[in-house]
Amino acid sequence: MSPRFVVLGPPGGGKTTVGVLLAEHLGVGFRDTDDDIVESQGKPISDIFTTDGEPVFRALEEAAVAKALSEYEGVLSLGGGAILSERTRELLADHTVVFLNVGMAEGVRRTGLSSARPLLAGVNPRATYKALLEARLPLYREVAKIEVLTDALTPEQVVSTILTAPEATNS
Ligand SMILES: Nc1ncnc2c1ncn2[C@@H]1O[C@H](COP(=O)(O)OP(=O)(O)OP(=O)(O)O)[C@@H](O)[C@H]1O
Ligand SMILES: O=C(O)C1=C[C@@H](O)[C@@H](O)[C@H](O)C1
Ligand SMILES: [Mg+2]
Repeated sequence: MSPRFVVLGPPGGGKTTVGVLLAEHLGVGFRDTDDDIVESQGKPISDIFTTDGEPVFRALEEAAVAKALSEYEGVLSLGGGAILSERTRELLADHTVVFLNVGMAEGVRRTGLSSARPLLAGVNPRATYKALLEARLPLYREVAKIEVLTDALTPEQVVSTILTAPEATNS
């Protein structure tokens, strides 16, 4: 039992938008490990960051990802920073992982300055976003079977790019 696709990438890559659309195309469900954490903790992720701290959030995230990977059969989206966990990267080796990439300018435009994204709520969200992309790019690429640069594509075009990728044939 395995998710059909595991979708990951930076904030604004389109994990939710494309993930939901991809699931609709396949006639399966969509699940997001961020939502699993919010549900199990009974508070928003921004509250977990401010009250408990990022390390607590990352531990909750690692457990939520392992659980979802072991039991879910639809399209699964991970939080943007889930890839920072070595254990998660090891688990992802066995899955059809789609990396939704986005350049800095478009990523910043898509995420805006929303305080719902605690890591981007600081004084210089642009610089934070750039640093985050640079640090995570090799980690996303380490696990991805399919990479789509989404900047100039509509969500529908991203979905058809995924579904026509040779790596998607057994998914
Ligand atoms: N390919 C695309 N073209 C244009 N706009 C897009 C595309 N993908 C996503 N968007 C828009 O960008 C915004 C962020 O997308 P979305 O919430 O799906 O990203 P995400 O990767 O799930 O982000 P987060 O990590 O914060 O959950 C939304 O307003 C969405 O409509
Ligand atoms: O990029 C990140 O590190 C994060 C992305 C979101 O999906 C959430 O998991 C949380 O806000 C942290
Ligand atoms: Mg999302």
